[in-house]
Amino acid sequence: MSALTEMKCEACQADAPKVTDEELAELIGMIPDWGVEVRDGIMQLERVYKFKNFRLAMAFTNKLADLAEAEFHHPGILTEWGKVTVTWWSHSIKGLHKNDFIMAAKTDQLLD
Ligand SMILES: C[C@H](O)[C@H](O)[C@H]1CNC2=NC(N)=NC(=O)C2=N1
Repeated sequence: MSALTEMKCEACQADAPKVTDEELAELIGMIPDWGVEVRDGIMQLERVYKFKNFRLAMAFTNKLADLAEAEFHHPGILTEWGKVTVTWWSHSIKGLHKNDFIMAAKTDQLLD
């Protein structure tokens, strides 16, 4: 159980600060299975989860949907046969907030 999984997302205001380079370096180290992507200038966290079939991929997707609704912070999700790609970023600030790292850590916990 990492420190991130014990945290709650804060309401993400449009003027909330993006993570600094130093914060990014520290936080990404806490979620070693996640990578950083930049799309249309927006920094995002991304991980691909593998499953035995589509039904298991969909079951994980539904658990993730429940988590997102509980925290009111939502990911990008691509669900395919045997694979779910999860992408976290904060729409309101067009970048990465600490919320995204909390949600990435909580996403990993869904596998437990
Ligand atoms: C209207 C706005 O989309 C909502 O306030 C919430 C919903 N879920 C969200 N999810 C993410 N990832 N970023 C947001 O900025 C966000 N905002």
